[in-house]
Amino acid sequence: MGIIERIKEIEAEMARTQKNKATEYHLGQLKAKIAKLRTQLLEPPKGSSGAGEGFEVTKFGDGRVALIGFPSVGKSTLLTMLTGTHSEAASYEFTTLTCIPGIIHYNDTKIQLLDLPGIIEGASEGKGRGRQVIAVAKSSDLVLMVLDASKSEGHRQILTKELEAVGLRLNKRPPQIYFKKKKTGGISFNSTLPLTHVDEKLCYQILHEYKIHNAEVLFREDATVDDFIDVIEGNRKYIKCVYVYNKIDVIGIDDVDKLARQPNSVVISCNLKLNLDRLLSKMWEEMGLVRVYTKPQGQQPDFSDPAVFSADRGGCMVKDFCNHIHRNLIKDVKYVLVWGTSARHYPQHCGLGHVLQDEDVVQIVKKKEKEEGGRGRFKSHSTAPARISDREKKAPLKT
Ligand SMILES: Nc1nc2c(ncn2[C@@H]2O[C@H](COP(=O)(O)OP(=O)(O)OP(=O)(O)O)[C@@H](O)[C@H]2O)c(=O)[nH]1
Ligand SMILES: [K+]
Ligand SMILES: [Mg+2]
Repeated sequence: MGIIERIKEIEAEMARTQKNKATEYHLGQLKAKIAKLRTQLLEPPKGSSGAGEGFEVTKFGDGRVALIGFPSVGKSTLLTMLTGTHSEAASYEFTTLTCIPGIIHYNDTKIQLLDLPGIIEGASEGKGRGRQVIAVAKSSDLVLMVLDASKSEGHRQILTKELEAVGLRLNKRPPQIYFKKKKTGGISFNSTLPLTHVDEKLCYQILHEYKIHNAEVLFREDATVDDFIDVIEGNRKYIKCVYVYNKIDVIGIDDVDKLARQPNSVVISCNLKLNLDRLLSKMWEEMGLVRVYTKPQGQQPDFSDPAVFSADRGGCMVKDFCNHIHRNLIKDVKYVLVWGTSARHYPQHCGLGHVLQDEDVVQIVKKKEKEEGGRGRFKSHSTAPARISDREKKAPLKT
């Protein structure tokens, strides 16, 4: 029997089993079995590179966004509108068969937008180009789930299920469960709060299913069995998702209003060019990019050319910024001067561990190099970057 058939069989057994206290352990075990099989399913076939032909697109720019959706919801139309790169659009399904990259220029950053083939129910099991599409989604910083506003609300759930089946977790943070495999010592199980979804016995059974007999487990939140399995599997990808309802030109205003009020959702019409600005600003907000400008001594920074970091990929400390400029720079840095929202006063003298925020300006002071304006730290005020005063109005300094 193939892996997919075995998954189907276990799913059928789960559907047959009544949910109650007595069956809870058995159901938990079945969930773990399915998770293990799904992980097997994800392993690329022997001898293949994994990506698949037409899907090996090199990362470019400051972040990557993937367009995921059913066929003919308007993904390609949207890529063409936002990036100017033409991607074939037509009224028939599966017009797009490969991954088409474009670039969005926004707030002085470059964001790679990827158009992809439509995916269908069963994609996670390999139907259509589902696997390749999902692999690209996993490599992205943000998913734009494109939906047809005139079609059933159920599409959003079906797609979410497909993505979850392959280990993607949309708009969720990793469960607060500490888990560490050990060589000896058995299983130590603890929690910092009362647990209402799982108990020690259930967790033991799941660990047993994974043939784990020595481990330390600490629940720091009231997590579920599914959360625990996610932590054991360890290969889940937590990714942000914005739900984009396209084609609002063909539905009534009341329906548009309803969709627009859902969390993480933006309603648009490519045909009428409606609300595309809102989509871009939502995308920007969710990506959490941090732009940092270099201020050469005695000069204004180049505000069109920031160094860009991602808050989700670990944010930006002064040391990351220095490494970004030059790999060997860090050993020569005495301290840096920082203007912007992360600074308590202008300019603030900061060390390598200082965490920078979006639109901060940094001047590096090297060892054996005099700081601008002589020795007095406040003298450098006179050459504060021009845009800082504008920023202060927008985002007042923290005290
Ligand atoms: N009414 C309406 N139609 C639209 C809108 N945006 C796109 N379409 C139409 O929807 C159809 C499908 O558009 P595509 O851009 O090819 O859709 P896709 O999601 O890329 O489709 P596949 O590549 O086949 O998965 C085309 O006929 C478009 O003209 C819109 O805002 N309103
Ligand atoms: K199409
Ligand atoms: Mg397309």
